Amino acid sequence: MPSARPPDAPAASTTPYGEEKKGFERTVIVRSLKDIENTDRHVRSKSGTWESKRIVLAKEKVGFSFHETVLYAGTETSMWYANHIEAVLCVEGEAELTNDETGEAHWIEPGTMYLLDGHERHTLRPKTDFRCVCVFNPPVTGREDHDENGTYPPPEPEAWGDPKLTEEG
Ligand SMILES: CC(=O)NCC[C@H](N)C(=O)O
Repeated sequence: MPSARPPDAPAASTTPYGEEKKGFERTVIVRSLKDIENTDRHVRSKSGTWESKRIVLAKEKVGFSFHETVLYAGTETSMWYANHIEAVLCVEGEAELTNDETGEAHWIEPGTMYLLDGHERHTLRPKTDFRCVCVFNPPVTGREDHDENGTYPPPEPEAWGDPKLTEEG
Protein backbone atom coordinates (compact mmCIF):
# COMPACT_ATOMS: atom_id res chain seq x y z
CA MET A 1 0.00 0.00 0.00
CA PRO A 2 1.50 3.42 -0.88
CA SER A 3 2.53 5.45 2.13
CA ALA A 4 0.80 8.77 2.88
CA ARG A 5 2.51 11.91 1.58
CA PRO A 6 3.91 13.92 4.52
CA PRO A 7 2.28 17.38 4.84
CA ASP A 8 5.63 19.19 4.49
CA ALA A 9 6.66 17.33 1.30
CA PRO A 10 7.60 19.67 -1.58
CA ALA A 11 4.82 20.26 -4.12
CA ALA A 12 7.14 19.46 -7.02
CA SER A 13 10.58 18.02 -7.60
CA THR A 14 13.60 20.31 -7.39
CA THR A 15 16.84 20.28 -9.38
CA PRO A 16 20.15 19.67 -7.55
CA TYR A 17 20.26 23.47 -7.20
CA GLY A 18 16.99 23.67 -5.27
CA GLU A 19 15.05 25.17 -8.15
CA GLU A 20 11.75 23.74 -9.25
CA LYS A 21 12.15 21.26 -12.07
CA LYS A 22 9.95 22.27 -14.97
CA GLY A 23 7.83 19.73 -16.76
CA PHE A 24 8.24 17.34 -13.87
CA GLU A 25 6.14 14.23 -13.94
CA ARG A 26 5.67 12.29 -10.76
CA THR A 27 7.22 9.15 -12.19
CA VAL A 28 10.34 7.20 -11.28
CA ILE A 29 12.80 6.30 -14.02
CA VAL A 30 13.45 2.57 -13.95
CA ARG A 31 15.93 1.18 -16.47
CA SER A 32 17.87 -2.07 -16.67
CA LEU A 33 21.26 -2.81 -18.21
CA LYS A 34 19.40 -5.23 -20.48
CA ASP A 35 17.27 -2.32 -21.81
CA ILE A 36 20.48 -0.44 -22.71
CA GLU A 37 22.30 -3.32 -24.47
CA ASN A 38 23.10 -2.35 -28.11
CA THR A 39 21.24 0.99 -27.93
CA ASP A 40 22.72 4.51 -28.26
CA ARG A 41 23.43 4.41 -24.53
CA HIS A 42 25.83 1.49 -25.04
CA VAL A 43 29.29 2.72 -26.10
CA ARG A 44 32.16 0.48 -27.13
CA SER A 45 35.46 2.40 -27.09
CA LYS A 46 37.54 2.96 -30.24
CA SER A 47 40.52 1.66 -28.24
CA GLY A 48 38.77 -1.71 -27.88
CA THR A 49 39.65 -1.76 -24.17
CA TRP A 50 36.25 -0.99 -22.57
CA GLU A 51 32.51 -0.68 -23.04
CA SER A 52 30.10 1.52 -21.12
CA LYS A 53 26.34 1.46 -20.56
CA ARG A 54 25.16 4.98 -19.78
CA ILE A 55 22.23 4.44 -17.44
CA VAL A 56 21.64 8.10 -16.50
CA LEU A 57 22.73 10.89 -18.87
CA ALA A 58 22.81 14.70 -19.04
CA LYS A 59 19.39 14.68 -20.70
CA GLU A 60 17.89 13.41 -17.46
CA LYS A 61 19.01 16.76 -15.98
CA VAL A 62 19.94 15.52 -12.53
CA GLY A 63 23.49 16.91 -12.42
CA PHE A 64 25.41 13.66 -12.92
CA SER A 65 25.64 10.67 -15.23
CA PHE A 66 25.73 7.08 -14.02
CA HIS A 67 27.34 4.26 -16.00
CA GLU A 68 28.24 0.60 -15.84
CA THR A 69 31.64 0.03 -17.43
CA VAL A 70 33.59 -3.14 -18.24
CA LEU A 71 37.33 -2.85 -18.94
CA TYR A 72 38.72 -5.97 -20.52
CA ALA A 73 41.30 -8.33 -18.96
CA GLY A 74 44.90 -7.76 -20.02
CA THR A 75 44.29 -4.28 -21.49
CA GLU A 76 45.64 -0.90 -20.52
CA THR A 77 43.59 2.33 -20.63
CA SER A 78 45.10 5.72 -19.86
CA MET A 79 42.62 8.48 -19.05
CA TRP A 80 42.54 12.13 -18.13
CA TYR A 81 39.14 13.52 -17.19
CA ALA A 82 40.20 17.16 -17.52
CA ASN A 83 36.56 18.32 -17.68
CA HIS A 84 34.89 15.91 -15.27
CA ILE A 85 35.05 14.43 -11.80
CA GLU A 86 34.58 10.65 -11.78
CA ALA A 87 33.90 8.20 -8.96
CA VAL A 88 34.34 4.49 -9.74
CA LEU A 89 33.14 1.56 -7.61
CA CYS A 90 34.44 -1.87 -8.63
CA VAL A 91 31.76 -4.56 -8.49
CA GLU A 92 33.59 -7.43 -10.23
CA GLY A 93 37.18 -8.27 -11.26
CA GLU A 94 40.51 -6.75 -10.27
CA ALA A 95 42.75 -4.07 -11.70
CA GLU A 96 45.82 -2.03 -10.98
CA LEU A 97 45.18 1.71 -10.94
CA THR A 98 48.16 4.01 -11.42
CA ASN A 99 48.07 7.68 -10.62
CA ASP A 100 50.18 8.92 -13.54
CA GLU A 101 50.76 12.27 -11.80
CA THR A 102 52.58 10.62 -8.87
CA GLY A 103 53.39 7.08 -10.02
CA GLU A 104 51.41 5.71 -7.05
CA ALA A 105 49.73 2.33 -7.72
CA HIS A 106 46.55 0.96 -6.09
CA TRP A 107 44.92 -2.45 -6.30
CA ILE A 108 41.20 -2.13 -7.02
CA GLU A 109 38.87 -5.02 -6.27
CA PRO A 110 35.12 -5.48 -5.64
CA GLY A 111 33.92 -3.06 -2.97
CA THR A 112 36.76 -0.58 -3.58
CA MET A 113 36.04 2.92 -4.91
CA TYR A 114 38.38 5.48 -6.37
CA LEU A 115 37.56 9.17 -6.82
CA LEU A 116 39.37 11.40 -9.32
CA ASP A 117 38.64 14.65 -7.52
CA GLY A 118 41.71 16.41 -8.94
CA HIS A 119 41.41 15.48 -12.64
CA GLU A 120 44.40 13.16 -12.20
CA ARG A 121 45.86 11.42 -15.22
CA HIS A 122 45.60 7.70 -14.51
CA THR A 123 45.86 4.22 -16.05
CA LEU A 124 43.83 1.07 -15.40
CA ARG A 125 45.31 -2.38 -16.07
CA PRO A 126 42.66 -5.03 -15.38
CA LYS A 127 43.93 -8.51 -14.49
CA THR A 128 40.47 -9.95 -15.19
CA ASP A 129 37.43 -8.34 -16.80
CA PHE A 130 36.80 -5.38 -14.51
CA ARG A 131 33.19 -4.29 -14.00
CA CYS A 132 32.49 -1.02 -12.24
CA VAL A 133 29.79 1.58 -11.76
CA CYS A 134 30.83 5.19 -12.38
CA VAL A 135 29.40 8.62 -11.72
CA PHE A 136 30.44 11.68 -13.76
CA ASN A 137 29.93 15.32 -12.85
CA PRO A 138 29.18 17.19 -15.05
CA PRO A 139 27.22 14.42 -16.72
CA VAL A 140 28.21 12.92 -20.05
CA THR A 141 25.70 13.49 -22.84
CA GLY A 142 25.69 10.04 -24.44
CA ARG A 143 28.31 8.92 -26.95
CA GLU A 144 31.55 10.24 -25.39
CA ASP A 145 34.69 8.23 -26.13
CA HIS A 146 38.26 9.12 -25.13
CA ASP A 147 40.23 11.46 -27.39
CA GLU A 148 43.99 11.02 -27.81
CA ASN A 149 44.48 12.29 -24.22
CA GLY A 150 41.84 10.01 -22.69
CA THR A 151 39.56 13.03 -22.23
CA TYR A 152 35.85 13.73 -22.86
CA PRO A 153 34.80 17.23 -23.96
CA PRO A 154 32.83 19.31 -21.42
CA PRO A 155 29.07 19.22 -22.01
CA GLU A 156 27.31 22.41 -23.08
CA PRO A 157 25.53 23.84 -19.99
CA GLU A 158 22.22 23.61 -21.90
CA ALA A 159 22.78 19.87 -22.29
CA TRP A 160 22.52 19.19 -18.60
CA GLY A 161 20.41 22.08 -17.40
CA ASP A 162 22.72 23.80 -14.93
CA PRO A 163 20.68 26.97 -14.19
CA LYS A 164 23.78 28.77 -12.82
CA LEU A 165 25.54 28.39 -16.15
CA THR A 166 22.59 29.00 -18.41
CA GLU A 167 21.39 32.26 -16.80
CA GLU A 168 21.51 35.25 -19.16
CA GLY A 169 24.27 37.78 -18.45
C1 LIG B 1 36.78 3.51 -15.35
C2 LIG B 1 36.66 4.37 -16.58
O1 LIG B 1 36.73 5.56 -16.52
N1 LIG B 1 36.46 3.72 -17.71
C3 LIG B 1 36.27 4.38 -18.97
C4 LIG B 1 34.83 4.53 -19.38
C5 LIG B 1 34.04 5.46 -18.47
N2 LIG B 1 33.87 4.90 -17.16
C6 LIG B 1 32.66 5.67 -19.07
O2 LIG B 1 31.73 4.99 -18.64
O3 LIG B 1 32.52 6.52 -19.95
